[in-house]
Formats: sequence, structure tokens, C-alpha cells
Amino acid sequence: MTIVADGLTKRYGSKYAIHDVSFEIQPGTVTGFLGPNGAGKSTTMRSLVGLDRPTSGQGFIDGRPYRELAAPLRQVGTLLDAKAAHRSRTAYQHLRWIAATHRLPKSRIDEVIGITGLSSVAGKKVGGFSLGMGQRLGLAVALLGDPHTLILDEPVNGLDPDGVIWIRNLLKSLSREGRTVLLSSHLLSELSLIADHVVIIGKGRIIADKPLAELVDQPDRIRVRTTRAVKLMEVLVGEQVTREMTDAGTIEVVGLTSEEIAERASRNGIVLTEIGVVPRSLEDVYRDLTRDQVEYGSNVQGNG
Ligand SMILES: Nc1ncnc2c1ncn2[C@@H]1O[C@H](COP(=O)(O)OP(=O)(O)OP(=O)(O)O)[C@@H](O)[C@H]1O
Repeated sequence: MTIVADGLTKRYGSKYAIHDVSFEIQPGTVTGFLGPNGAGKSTTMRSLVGLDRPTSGQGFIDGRPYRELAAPLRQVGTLLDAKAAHRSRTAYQHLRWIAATHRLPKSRIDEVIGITGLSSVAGKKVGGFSLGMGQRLGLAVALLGDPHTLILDEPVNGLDPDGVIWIRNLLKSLSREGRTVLLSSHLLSELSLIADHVVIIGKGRIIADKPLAELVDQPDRIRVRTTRAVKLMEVLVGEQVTREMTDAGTIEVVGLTSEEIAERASRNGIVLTEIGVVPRSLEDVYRDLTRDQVEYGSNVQGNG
């Protein structure tokens, strides 16, 4: 019950939207798919389910190309365009119409309406839905066939804080049932709460594919504060040491332990006013990995 991308490549003219993208997404995990704008997340996900035709390479769901699945909705649920519903249909009609294509019972429609919290608006026209309601309806469609595999493009987008917590719990419980969940998101802090595994794409190529814990398990970054930061910078040199003055009195060091830093400072008569380990977040790792991969970045430097 895996999702496999095998050398997926999609070219528009001379430009590669994705280039030789390969990965294997395992059941029982939530995998986050990350990348800057235009990196190729949607193209990859769409290629996996036959909505984009790759120039070369292939996607496999449960060992088969999507088009060969006998009952696709029962095998893989997708949320790839939340606005795909017909605006003049009600949410219930939209679900009933899709359920009919796979001979799914009406009881399942009621179930997914319940799961996605749409009960009070099921009779309303989709055209009047907010982005968040549209996302919930898109998820209801994805869950309709009770599939073992889910491919969701930005499912958290537009949800209110309660909705964000709801989807976090939903996706975690689906993965605990042994299902395979692949989702893209720009919300890194949220993703670090949901995902067990992370795949990062930059400029159409995979640049990381690791368990989240491994990805953020980097050498300790030690933050020290002192009134003599310039002098301390001179003292903290070494072949494997990188150090950066993050503001006037603060230095962040990688490659030395807290003890080594304190010892060098003391030997040189420098008083440290603070010393501690800076935890690495998914956001830090992501920014390091994608620094050169941003296609539509601004030139304005943030403070962080
Ligand atoms: N129909 C198209 N014609 C030409 N180029 C395209 C087309 N669709 C996508 N692209 C290009 O392919 C690249 C990948 O786009 P894609 O939408 O997959 O990125 P993404 O990672 O999903 O971006 P975002 O985070 O902004 O949604 C981009 O450079 C985009 O401009």
C-alpha cells in the first residue's frame, strides 16, 4: 500500500516542472511534502494520479499506475483542487454524485459528512462555501471510498484553528489505522506536528527524504550571550566550527559543546551572561535546505 514516484519528470517546453522525482511513501505514516512556491509539489501529486501526464517516469499506487486501479476512489483519496465541486450543487448532491460512480452506499455519504463536520451545511450550495468549508468538502470526497491511501495538496489551507486541530487528529488517526497519507503544506510548524516523514522538493528535484526526527536531528547549535562578543568570536575558531553573530551580544555556534565554549571564554577572561542549546525546528532545516531553491523569492531579508 505504498505511493511510489519512479523518475517522474514533467517538462513544459524547455523548462522542467519536476525532474527525475523518485520516492516511496510508506503505509502507517503521515508524510509531509514540502517545497517553495513553484517547486513542483502539485505537479508531482497530479502526476501520481494521472491528472498531469509526466514526460517520463511513472507513479504507482499499491503497485499499479493510477489509471489501472479497478476502483480508484476506494484505493486512493485525493484532494488536489478544493474548488472542483459544481457551484450550484449542494454538498450532499456533490457527494452523492461521486458516490454513485463507485456504487458507494448512501450511508457512507452521511458518515463522511459527519467526519468532516459538514452536517449543518450539507444541504447548502457549494458556491456559497468558504475556503475552509470547501476544504472539508474536498476531504469528504477524498474519504468517501474509505481508501487506504490519501494524497492531499494543501489540505490545511483555509481551515480555522479548530479545523487545523481537527485535520491534524484526523490524519494522525488515519495513519495509525495503517493508511498511507501524503500531504503538501506550507505551514511548517503545523506539518512538524502532523508528519512522521518529510520529503522536500526544490526546483523540481528531491532534496531530502527522511523521517522528521532525523531531519531535525542536527548537531547542537549553542547560543551564547556576552558583552564581549567580538572577542569571543575570535576565540571560538576551529576547523569544524561555524559561528555567527546573530545580534550585537549574541553568537550561535555549531561544532563546539557548551563546555568547550565556556572553557575557552573563561581562559580568555570573557564572561558569558547566557549559554544554551538552540533547538532546531523543521523551519530551520527547511530554510537551510531550500535557501538556493527558491524560485519566486523576494530580496527582502527577514529578521529570523
Ligand atoms: N501548465 C503549465 N505550463 C507551464 N508551466 C507550468 C504549468 N504548470 C506548472 N508549471 C510550472 O511548473 C513548476 C512547478 O509547479 P507546481 O504547481 O507543481 O509547483 P508547487 O510546488 O505546487 O507550487 P505552489 O507551492 O506555488 O503551489 C512551476 O515553475 C510552474 O510555473
